[in-house]
Amino acid sequence: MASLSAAISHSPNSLAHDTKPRKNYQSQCRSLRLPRRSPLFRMGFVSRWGSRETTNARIFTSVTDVLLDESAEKVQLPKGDTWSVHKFGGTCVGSSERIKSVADIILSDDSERKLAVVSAMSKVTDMMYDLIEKAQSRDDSYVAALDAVLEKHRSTALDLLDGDDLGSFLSHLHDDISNLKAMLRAIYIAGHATESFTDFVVGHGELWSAQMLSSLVRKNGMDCKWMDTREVLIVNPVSSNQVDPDYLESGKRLKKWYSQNPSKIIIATGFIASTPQNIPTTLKRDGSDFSAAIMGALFKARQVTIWTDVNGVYSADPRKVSEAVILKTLSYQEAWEMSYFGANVLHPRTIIPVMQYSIPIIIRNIFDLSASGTKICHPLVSDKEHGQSVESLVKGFATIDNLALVNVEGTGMAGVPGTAHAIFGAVKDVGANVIMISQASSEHSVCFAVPEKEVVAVAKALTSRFQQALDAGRLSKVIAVIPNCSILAAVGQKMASTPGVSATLFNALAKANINIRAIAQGCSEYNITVVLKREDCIRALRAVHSRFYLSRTTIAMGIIGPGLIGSTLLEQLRDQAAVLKEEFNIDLRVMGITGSRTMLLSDMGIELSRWRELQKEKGEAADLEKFVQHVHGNHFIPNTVLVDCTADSVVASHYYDWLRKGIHVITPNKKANSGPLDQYLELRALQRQSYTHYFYEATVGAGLPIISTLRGLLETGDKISKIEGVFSGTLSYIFNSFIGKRAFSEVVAEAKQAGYTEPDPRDDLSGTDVARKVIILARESGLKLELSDIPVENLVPEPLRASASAEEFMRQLPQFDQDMTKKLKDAEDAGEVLRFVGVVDLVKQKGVVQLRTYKKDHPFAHLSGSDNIIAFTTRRYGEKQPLIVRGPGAGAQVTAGGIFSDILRLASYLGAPS
Ligand SMILES: NC(=O)C1=CN([C@@H]2O[C@H](COP(=O)(O)OP(=O)(O)OC[C@H]3O[C@@H](n4cnc5c(N)ncnc54)[C@H](O)[C@@H]3O)[C@@H](O)[C@H]2O)C=CC1
Ligand SMILES: N[C@@H](CC=O)C(=O)O
Ligand code: NA
Repeated sequence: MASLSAAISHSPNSLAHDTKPRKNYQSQCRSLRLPRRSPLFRMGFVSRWGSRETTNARIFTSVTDVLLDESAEKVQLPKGDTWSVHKFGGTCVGSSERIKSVADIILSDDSERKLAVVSAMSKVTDMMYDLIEKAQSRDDSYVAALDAVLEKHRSTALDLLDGDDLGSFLSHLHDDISNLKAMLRAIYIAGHATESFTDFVVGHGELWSAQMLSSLVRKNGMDCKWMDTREVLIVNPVSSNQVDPDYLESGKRLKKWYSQNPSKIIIATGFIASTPQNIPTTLKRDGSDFSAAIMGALFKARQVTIWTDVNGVYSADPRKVSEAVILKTLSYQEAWEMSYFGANVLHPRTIIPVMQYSIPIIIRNIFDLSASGTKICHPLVSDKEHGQSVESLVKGFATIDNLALVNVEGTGMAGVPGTAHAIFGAVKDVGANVIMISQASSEHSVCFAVPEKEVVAVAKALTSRFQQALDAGRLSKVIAVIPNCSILAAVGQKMASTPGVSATLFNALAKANINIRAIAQGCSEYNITVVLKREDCIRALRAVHSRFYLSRTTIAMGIIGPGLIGSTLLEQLRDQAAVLKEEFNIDLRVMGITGSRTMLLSDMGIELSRWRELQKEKGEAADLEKFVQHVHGNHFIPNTVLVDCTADSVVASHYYDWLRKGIHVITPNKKANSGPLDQYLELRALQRQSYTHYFYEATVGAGLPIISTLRGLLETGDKISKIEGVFSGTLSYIFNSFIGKRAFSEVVAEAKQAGYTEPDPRDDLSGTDVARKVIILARESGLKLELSDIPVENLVPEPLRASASAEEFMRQLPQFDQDMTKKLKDAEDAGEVLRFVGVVDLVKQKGVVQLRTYKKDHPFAHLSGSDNIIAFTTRRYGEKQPLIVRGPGAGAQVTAGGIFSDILRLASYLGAPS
């Protein structure tokens, strides 16, 4: 074989067939005192002394003559489907150990024929560029740097090879290095390296790794040849970072090469190629993948496997979405859409050569051979069948940051041909890249996204281009720039043409409270693009990803106040989580628990069976702001709910802000709804305007369906005249149990012990708790009342109202037992019972809370334990037959159950199946 570039690199193959260097070349070498075979003369460096074209042409013509002799035409390559092509990047051949694994992979592929494309060992390409850089800038250290390159390959070869193979490789390596030394010296003198010079120097990394690997495969007893792809792969440069393969010419050369090197295993150099004039060049960015794809196409291989360090193509950037999954298959179009958006897939260029012949590309992890990777191919027939779920039509999501939207708006645009031309002409003039365009059919505005760094120039160009239209008032809003934007794209073949996909996407964004600035969907049907504010981008990505990939209703929860109710809720969540996930697809994850002193945060969800232990081990100082930021902003789940299980009005004062941020709020805490009226009204108005939910069923009657019953009546048009009831579990228990056998204070202690009371039982005995419930129901029914508008009978003995603490109060209460015993006796004497009731009178528009007496046959007289009873008198449920809800209205289990059912209501609002 007589390839020039192979001769330069002194490969074992090429040496055997080397042509004699031409006389002219030898004499040039002598006159410059360079090694006889110095590639400098072949690379155009001599153009400084003569014409580069002529020198190159002279040298290369002889090679071409040999390559393209007649017989090449007659050679047939073995049948395509017998070939399996592999590509191993720099990290795959980064050390002798890794090169051994690569050899094992090649050997274990049971295809009849195999071609492996290899990159330079990791870091070598950079080392080679650095050599050039150093030599050009006359930095002497290039000599030491070249020694490091030599040493890296020498020691790797010593590890891998022995005998003649080792001797031969090392001798050629030393020759190459001395040639490179001479070239670099010349570059040093000239202070300049041409592009082809650079490409030639840099390409050595691939030559050496291909030679070592092929020797290693041979050492395993297999027939194997290495291929310098510069002899075969012919490309035409189209721009500084792009080349077009010449398939016809490359095919001819491949046949010729193969006729001279028939082998069942070929190790080919990636990245490097030649121009039609046989000048060494490279395939530029992602060159080795491209080499493998071109080789696959030239051989019409049965598949091309790209070995890398990830398990395949992810459904979204796993650094942003920790639950991103590896996609099993992607169509060619989907793969290039994903790669455009920065997903670590293949360069779109790589896909085209193999797509023409329907050759599948498989992306696999060299470090995890058990993972089957991602297969990129034409959509499988089964995928095309009907009945696919909307979810499966979206393959992945990608984002682009640092964009700005430009909006050109005005009346003078509609129906005026040439407006778009003028706009984008101006953009082109400043060399900006338009990433997405959207124009509504009214034609009054065009908006487009450009990289943020280009937007100032774009705006300036547009202003000057449209100055006249602006002055004349034909463009009204002129050029508005919206900075700090990002693009979120959903990719999936056919998704855009399937009803429901975009609705699902936009719904997920709406539910995560994300505002969309612009939308574009090409009729290619592979991609739906939305422009959002940059700060929303990751949350949006997670929202849509989880909508399509996670359970439809994955909810991140933050529990505030793990006291009696909060901790009982955590137990119930622990016991029910698996059933909810399995049967209802509801995935509830407690990402944080905070008390007033300590908080526990988790990135994936707290293990609820040992949250107390974890809190002791990993708890940190409570900080509500940090807590909320963590639960809402710091993870992959789009829906956030904060469950306030405190009785704290400070915590309640944050609801407005949380709802505004799109955080759902669920609470048994009555403080927000019974606090200042204006704040309540603002809170409810905000909640009604947004997709954010605020549920508080447990604030009245604990788990009993009081709020929901009232809502049902109101929303279906019933007219309520009165709501009357025993609203306090504590006071119900007290008056149901205080029947003369035990002292009043003893019964109060029992209620506290049973978990019915407020954290401070005086809130119950004072009637405040009932008043709060009355206010909540009154406001829910439309009355605009303040807590102070409700007259309340206070059962806390006057001297104890100012006691320092709840404990102090409980200690002193027995001193006042007599007062209550007297009230009880008076009632009994009259054949009545004592009941502490609340009333909302919607006719008189007022409320009242008091201790009343009821006849022993009244429904309120037949309560037991912590029963609440609430009677709704309405137009449909008249005075004599009110709608009655009755049952335990306090206690840990029923209250936590009420909160839990609000959480499930939220899940169903978010789309959980019923
Ligand atoms: N006990 C019951 O039967 C019912 C209670 N509720 C309501 O449930 C809520 C909780 O009641 P319990 O669990 O009985 O009270 P609790 O006193 O046992 O628990 C409240 C917890 O909140 C914590 N806390 C207080 N302020 C906090 C703050 N700023 N940040 C973080 N944590 C804070 C406390 O340290 C405590 O752990 C109250 O609002 C109560 O009105 C509602 C219906 C029934
Ligand atoms: N302390 C309250 C608890 C429920 O709101 C009561 O006793 O009803
Ligand atoms: Na309730």
